[in-house]
Amino acid sequence: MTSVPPKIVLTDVHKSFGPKVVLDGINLSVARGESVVVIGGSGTGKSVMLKCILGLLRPEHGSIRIDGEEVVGIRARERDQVMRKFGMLFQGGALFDSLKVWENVAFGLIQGQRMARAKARDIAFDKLAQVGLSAASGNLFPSELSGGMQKRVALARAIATNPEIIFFDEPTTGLDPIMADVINSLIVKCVKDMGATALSITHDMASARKIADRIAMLYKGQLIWVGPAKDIESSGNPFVDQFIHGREQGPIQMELRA
Ligand SMILES: Nc1ncnc2c1ncn2[C@@H]1O[C@H](COP(=O)(O)OP(=O)(O)OP(=O)(O)O)[C@@H](O)[C@H]1O
Repeated sequence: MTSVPPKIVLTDVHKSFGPKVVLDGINLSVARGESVVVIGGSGTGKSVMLKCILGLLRPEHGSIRIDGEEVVGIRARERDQVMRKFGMLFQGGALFDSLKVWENVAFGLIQGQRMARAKARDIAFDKLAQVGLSAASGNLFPSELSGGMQKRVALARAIATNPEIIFFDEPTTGLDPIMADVINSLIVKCVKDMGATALSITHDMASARKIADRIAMLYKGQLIWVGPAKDIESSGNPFVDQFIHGREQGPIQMELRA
């Protein structure tokens, strides 16, 4: 019997910029259908980790496997195939101002998959409905929507191609706590409905608790704690404790002042 490999596996991933070591031996395995959230302070390397998985940065050392397939150093054409499995919700939404809302959602279908415009438009309106946006808002431009509605559009775009893996980069940044909770609930619903695997990065602990099956904390280039989201309050790790309670005092203090 052949066992199914985890969806994403990082093994001993190292990434530096000149003398600055950002990732110093990252090990993480994300199972199919699992939602893992990486937390950590500003500048700890969360985005660098995500960019390594997306192939936007190349680690100097280590392995990244998607569905058991090594992706570090693969050729552009193979990388394109892997990228088809991914959906991405960027920090700040990153919508195209010059395109209508539905065109933003359909972008990956039309440009990436060469789907006929009419078919892509139907899918875009379906996805907008899934995230609670009316057909009327599909015909507006992003600048005509509130921040919360723009996040919904970004979520609709991230799920438009029914990706197997979705990356969420600070999905609740800039939202009030209630709208953030609405977006978190939508993320959980969309990910579970699609059976997708999710990997998110955030500083927002309310978001992490809500969307994560497991949480991993990045500190000084390493994942210093990985465990079920429900266990984070009792991690017994003083770094984790300080971070999740937002305390000024604690072992991370020296780093903040460095
Ligand atoms: N292309 C690059 N060249 C040089 N240094 C970089 C590059 N990208 C990131 N860094 C450095 O790597 C470190 C980690 O950055 P990263 O953006 O991953 O942090 P982060 O944890 O995502 O922070 P935040 O939560 O503030 O977004 C920072 O010190 C940053 O300056």
